[in-house]
Amino acid sequence: MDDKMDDPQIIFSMPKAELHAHLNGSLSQTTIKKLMDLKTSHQCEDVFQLQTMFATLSEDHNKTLDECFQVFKVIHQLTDSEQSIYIATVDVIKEFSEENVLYLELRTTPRAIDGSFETYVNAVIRAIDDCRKENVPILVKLLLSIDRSKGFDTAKKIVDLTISLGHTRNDVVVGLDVSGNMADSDITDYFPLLFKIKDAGLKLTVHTAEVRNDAEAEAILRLKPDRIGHGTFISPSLTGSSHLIHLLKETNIPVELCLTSNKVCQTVPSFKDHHWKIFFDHGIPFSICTDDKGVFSTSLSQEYLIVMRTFNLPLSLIWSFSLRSLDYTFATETEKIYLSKVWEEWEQNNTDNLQCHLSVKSRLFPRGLHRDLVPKLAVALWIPGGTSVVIVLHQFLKLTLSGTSRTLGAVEFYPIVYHTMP
Ligand SMILES: CNc1ncnc2c1ncn2[C@@H]1O[C@H](COP(=O)(O)O)[C@@H](O)[C@H]1O
Repeated sequence: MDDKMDDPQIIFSMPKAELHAHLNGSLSQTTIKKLMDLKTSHQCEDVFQLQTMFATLSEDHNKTLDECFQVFKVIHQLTDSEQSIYIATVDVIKEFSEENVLYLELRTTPRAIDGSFETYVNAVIRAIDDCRKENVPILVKLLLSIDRSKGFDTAKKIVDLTISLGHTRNDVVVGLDVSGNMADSDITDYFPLLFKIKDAGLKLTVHTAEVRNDAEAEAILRLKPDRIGHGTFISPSLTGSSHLIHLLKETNIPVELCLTSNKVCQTVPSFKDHHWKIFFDHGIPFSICTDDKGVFSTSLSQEYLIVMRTFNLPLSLIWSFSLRSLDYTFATETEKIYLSKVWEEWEQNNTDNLQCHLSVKSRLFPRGLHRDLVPKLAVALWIPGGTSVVIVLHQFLKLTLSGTSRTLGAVEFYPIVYHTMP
């Protein structure tokens, strides 16, 4: 591996899309401090324990998912006014932008402010609008979340609000997320509401199999949301059934993968055992995400670095993951085209860094190609030593081998540029 491959600075500078970030879980220590300064001690005693809780979370990885949910309850005491929600949103957007996240799908669970969910959501939207006016270089979309532990009536209000804003502010509000503690409820109770979202033409993503519950995971996959979050126990290596992984493959639903979150919450034993590897091997579409960058002391660049280092992948492959995640965003087609151009510009300016072992300028395989073609053809061209070349039937061959570009008719070569997996 050449040293450029492991350079955190390149991952930091690479354009990235964040598709799974909970607003209140993404608050940095700086923002927490700012929001604590807005409080007086009698307003919120628990808040003063926050710093200790964060320190324990980042130092000691033996936390359960339930303990993480306790942290959110404390953070929520800090974001309980229009002003604090606005500050929190602006800060989170700017922090993602500072690490070259150019597309952000933020999700948040509306809570009543002065008795109104609208007030909460309007503060978030105002912050998004103001960042746009300030030309912060990031496209931000919003998903409203329902917390499945809060019951059907609350969820219904949030769904109605999502549908309403999905009409009036469809430039920002693109859909719904189902999150919260899986242990707290039966997901199928919420299905009538999720169908309403689908019928309204809005996007839907659902936290799925973050803890093991095969029946629920199957029900969600059959519902066919536009994306799912985590999918941890769908993986056979984590005692999920092979039936579920085949169903996921069949549905082709992209999965939002959050490595640090899963490791800290102990739903995966280590990064090496993370289901990223299984999903990648099965050709399941995925996007690398942070989940709660504040609570888990991470960043999107850090998550890409973890994948790169844990699985010994070259930069060109990591870059292709970032590029492909654009396909799974809830942006409009026009926005996706615009974003792809920005990504490709970065690729052109970084060709040296993206050179693979064969010195072949590459993209993993063309977007739009049915990925089922790839494994069959890859086998045919396996090169001992850990690198393989994929041939796909396509318009033209555009192969740059050791600096020479050639067109060879109706065949296109795309090298898979990763080392043999251990
Ligand atoms: C660790 N994995 C997770 N699994 C499930 N739900 C999670 C989560 N991380 C965060 N949330 C959900 O997001 C809320 C915090 O952000 P918002 O107040 O909505 O902005 C949490 O209360 C929880 O409902």
